[in-house]
Amino acid sequence: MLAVHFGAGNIGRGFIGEILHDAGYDISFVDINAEMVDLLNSKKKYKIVFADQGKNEQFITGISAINSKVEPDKVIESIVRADLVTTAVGPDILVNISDLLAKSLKRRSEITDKPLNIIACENMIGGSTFLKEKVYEKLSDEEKTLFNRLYAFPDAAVDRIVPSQINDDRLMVEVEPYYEWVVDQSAIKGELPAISGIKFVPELAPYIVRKLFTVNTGHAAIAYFGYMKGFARIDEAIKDKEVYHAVSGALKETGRVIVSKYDFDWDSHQDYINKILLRFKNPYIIDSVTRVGRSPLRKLGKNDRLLGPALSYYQLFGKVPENLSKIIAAVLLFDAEDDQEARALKHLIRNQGVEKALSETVELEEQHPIIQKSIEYYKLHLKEKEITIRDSSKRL
Ligand SMILES: NC(=O)C1=CN([C@@H]2O[C@H](COP(=O)(O)OP(=O)(O)OC[C@H]3O[C@@H](n4cnc5c(N)ncnc54)[C@H](O)[C@@H]3O)[C@@H](O)[C@H]2O)C=CC1
Ligand SMILES: O=P(O)(O)OC[C@H]1O[C@](O)(CO)[C@@H](O)[C@@H]1O
Repeated sequence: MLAVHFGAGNIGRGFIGEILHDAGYDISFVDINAEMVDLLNSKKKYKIVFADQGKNEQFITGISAINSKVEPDKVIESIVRADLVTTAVGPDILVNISDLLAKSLKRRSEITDKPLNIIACENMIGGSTFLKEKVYEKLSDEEKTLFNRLYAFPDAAVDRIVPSQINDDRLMVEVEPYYEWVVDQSAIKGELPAISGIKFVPELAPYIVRKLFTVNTGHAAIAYFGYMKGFARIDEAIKDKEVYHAVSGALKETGRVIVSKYDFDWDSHQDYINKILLRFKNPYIIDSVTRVGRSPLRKLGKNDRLLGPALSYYQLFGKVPENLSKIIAAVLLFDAEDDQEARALKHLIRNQGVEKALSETVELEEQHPIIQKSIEYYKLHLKEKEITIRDSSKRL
């Protein structure tokens, strides 16, 4: 069996690669990183190390890689033969792969009638559906009908923390042992893939919403609050009382939304939150606040991990969530130099003023109570930051 996987990065090698390998698939990675592609092709295997006391290792074999910039025809040829296509490239990159995917699927339909599932494994709600929309923009009506018969884009939720990798072995990936990969079974075409590491469910929404608004909200909260308070690493930031308080407060707010919308009870959801807080504290994972906070404009999206639950909270309970607003305010102070979106956000705030910048980014009017509350916290954060800087310069 062959799986074609777009994105040989942290999640691609450190999560999807492991699960597909264990299910007996050969994996053809597709990437634009020439160094990574060459290394995968020359070594033909890579190592996963599990970040816990045991530091167990596993080798992933049966792999090859294609540079889609250099050899797009090879990608097409692989997708023609594939039994499964997956992606872990990042939500903003899905659009970039849609053209080659559309060409590959068109070519495949000329050769075989075998159905194919394409699963986007990204931190977003409806990732595969979004990819399908981008692919379908390239099709005629006739091709759309054909694709509807042959291909499916089941949505998925993926959960495993794979931090920034600083290893001499460039292919090695250190990952947390925990994982959860949930796929919408109702959208699968053909036989259900025999992959024991995937949990197929009849309805994905509760899983992706619970995961995005707990794991990702919590992680983002530590990253932005931690960055604001001068921490470089997630494990250091979460030890700070104020950061922990804001994060656990935010997860109580998202928890109220999740429990009201879906069939989870409060106690079991609290257990889920506690397990996630323990995962964030894993001392064997060294992760930077800038990686977890990367792409702040995307993370301020209306359906994403901060505004998504904040808006639902406001709609459901008629109140502004204090902790989520504090975190949104902290995002506005995330000015990591290496992050293109952080630079764009800073530029926006400087040119338009913070209220307009936030309201335009999140597509809500400036008078919206969530905007007003977040700006209130932004001003408070700014004051506290000034005091910290003044105090630390006194110490120097
Ligand atoms: N790292 C983590 O802990 C988790 C990440 N995710 C999600 O997984 C996705 C990938 O994240 P990471 O693996 O951390 O990022 P990453 O940056 O390590 O990997 C992304 C890979 O995609 C490749 N890429 C970029 N453009 C491409 C293109 N046009 N065609 C093919 N490959 C291309 C990059 O070269 C890179 O190797 C994101 O959506 C992220 O939100 C989800 C859960 C956890
Ligand atoms: O990948 P994103 O959407 O930028 O989010 C950052 C991080 O969120 C997590 O999935 C979980 O909190 C990370 O490990 C991940 O890379």
